[in-house]
Amino acid sequence: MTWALPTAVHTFCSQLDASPRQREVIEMYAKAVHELSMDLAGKLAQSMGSIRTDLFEGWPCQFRINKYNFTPETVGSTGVQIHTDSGFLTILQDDENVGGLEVMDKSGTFVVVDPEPGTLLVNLGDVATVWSNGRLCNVKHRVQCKEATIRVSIASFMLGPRAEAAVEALAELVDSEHPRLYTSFSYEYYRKLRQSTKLHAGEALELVRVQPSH
Ligand SMILES: O=C(O)CCC(=O)C(=O)O
Ligand SMILES: [Fe+2]
Repeated sequence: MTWALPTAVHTFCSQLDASPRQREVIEMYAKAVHELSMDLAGKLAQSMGSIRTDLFEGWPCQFRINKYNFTPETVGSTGVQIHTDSGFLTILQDDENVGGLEVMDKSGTFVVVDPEPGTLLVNLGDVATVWSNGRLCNVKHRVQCKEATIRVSIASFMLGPRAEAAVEALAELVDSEHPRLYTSFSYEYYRKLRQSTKLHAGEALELVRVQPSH
């Protein structure tokens, strides 16, 4: 589940039974997207006042192709239930022809994300909310079935710190006016917490919130 990039791609290709050429293309794609997510994460950290360059070193990633076999019977239903991504940052390459992705805005309204050929969509997950001490929003989203066809998306997830390392707020973002909002925990702990509680839309963050002292 939480692999370093080469292992992630290797496992993925084995599951796909990819040819050597397909493997090569997937490896190149995954590497480029992984570099992009590292670059974006670094810029986010910089914008939050951190000067450290090693913050995201070795963070595991996950690579997934989602294939939806939409049929006349599934039109109007939900392809992927409302959720937030559990990790830090996701780069999504959506189907260029088939829509369906919807993201929730601050008022709780779903906003349709139309396919936009040649673009990538970046969203932030629960780890980003903890890491930024509540400043960055873990966006809720879902996929609706709009037409009876195959829909494909490629998601590259930058998850969180490896193994037992702590998911916790960036030191620069914690002070007396901005007390730490969440306890520190490992990404694996949080992933299992989401799974066992079936809280997939960011609600599990409430379970790791620092309790106010009375
Ligand atoms: O297929 C999509 O457009 C979104 C998929 C997604 O949200 C996910 O894989 O986490
Ligand atoms: Fe997602």
